[in-house]
Amino acid sequence: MLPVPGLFEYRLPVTLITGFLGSGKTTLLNHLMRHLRDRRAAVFVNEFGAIDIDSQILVTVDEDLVALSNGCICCQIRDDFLMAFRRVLAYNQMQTSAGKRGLDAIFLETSGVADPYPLMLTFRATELWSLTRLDAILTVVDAETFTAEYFQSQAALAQIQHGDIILLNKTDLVDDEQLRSVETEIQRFKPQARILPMTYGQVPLSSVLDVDLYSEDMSTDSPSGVQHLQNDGFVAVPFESDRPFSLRKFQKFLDYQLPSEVFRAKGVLWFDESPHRHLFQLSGKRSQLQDEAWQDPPRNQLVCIGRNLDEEELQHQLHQCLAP
Ligand SMILES: Nc1nc2c(ncn2[C@@H]2O[C@H](COP(=O)(O)OP(=O)(O)OP(=O)(O)O)[C@@H](O)[C@H]2O)c(=O)[nH]1
Repeated sequence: MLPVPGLFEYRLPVTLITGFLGSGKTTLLNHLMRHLRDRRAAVFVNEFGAIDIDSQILVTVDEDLVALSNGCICCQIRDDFLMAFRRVLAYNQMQTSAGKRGLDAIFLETSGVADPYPLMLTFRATELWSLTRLDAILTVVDAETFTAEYFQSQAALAQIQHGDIILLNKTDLVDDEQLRSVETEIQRFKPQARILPMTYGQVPLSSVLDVDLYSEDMSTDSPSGVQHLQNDGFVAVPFESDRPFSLRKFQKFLDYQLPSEVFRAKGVLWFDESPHRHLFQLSGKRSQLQDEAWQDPPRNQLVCIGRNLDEEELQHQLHQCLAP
C-alpha cells in the first residue's frame, strides 16, 4: 500500500529506473503505468540523443510526462531537469492544497548510457532530498546481451552497482543455464544483489514500488565533482524526414548496410507502401516493427546509437532509403 498523500511528513516516492541501452526500461515503465490502477504517477524520461522517441512509446497522460532529450540530466541539462522537477512538485502541491487529486509517485527513467550516481547526488544535494523520497533504484538488465555488452561499458556496470533491485529482463530469450550464469555474474560483481527475473517488464508492482530500499551510503561527493562518463563512447545519430521511406529500400539497408557498430535504434517510421505508423526498435541483433494508427501527420523520426559511427555516412544511407 502506498501511504496516503497529505499525511504529515509525506514525501513523494521517486523510483529511478536505470539500465543499459535497450534493456527494457521503457517496457517496464509502460507495465508500471498500465497497472497503477487509481494511483497517479509523473514520469520523467531522459533520452540519449536529440529526438525524443520514448514519450511516443509511453502510455501516460501527456501532462504527467516530462521528456528531457537534449542532453544528460546528470550534467548538461541538470538545471532544466531541476526546474522541471520543481514545476511538477509545485503543481502537485497546488492541486492537493485545492483538495484535488495529487501524485502518488514519480518515475524517472535515465538514458541507457547514464551512470545513475551523479543523479542520485543531485537529489542528495538539493531540496529534492527533503521534498521527495528516493524509494529505490531499479536496474533493468538484458539477460541475453549481458556478458557481451555489459563488461565493456562503465555505465552498465555502474547501473548494476547502484541498483537496489536488479530486474533481469528478456528471460524469454535465454535458457535456464544462461539465466543462472548471468545471475552468478551479477552476484559476483555485487554480492548482495536482489535479482528479479522478468519478461517484458512484467513484475508485481508491490515488489518494485514503495519498497523503501534506497539506502546508498553516499560519500561526500558533490554532483559537480563526479566525473560524467561522456556517454561511455556512444553517439546518437538522428534522422528526420517529412518524406516516407521505401519499405524495400529500408529493409535492404537493415539487411546489408546497417553498420555492426549500431547497437540500438528506435524510431517512428513512415513507409510509402503503408498507411500505418510503424514503431521501429532495434536492440542488439534483434529488430521489430509495430503497427499503429497515425495520430499526427506522418513523418520519419529515427535515432541510431552506437560507438564509432560515421554520422554523415549513416544519414546519407538513410536518406537513400526515402521513396522517390
Ligand atoms: N524478447 C523480449 N524483448 C523485450 C523484452 N523487454 C523489452 N523487449 C524489447 O526490447 C526493445 C527495447 O526495449 P525498451 O523498453 O525500449 O528498452 P530501453 O531500455 O527503454 O531502451 P533505451 O531507452 O533506448 O535505452 C524493444 O523492442 C522491446 O519490445 C523482453 O522481455 N523480451
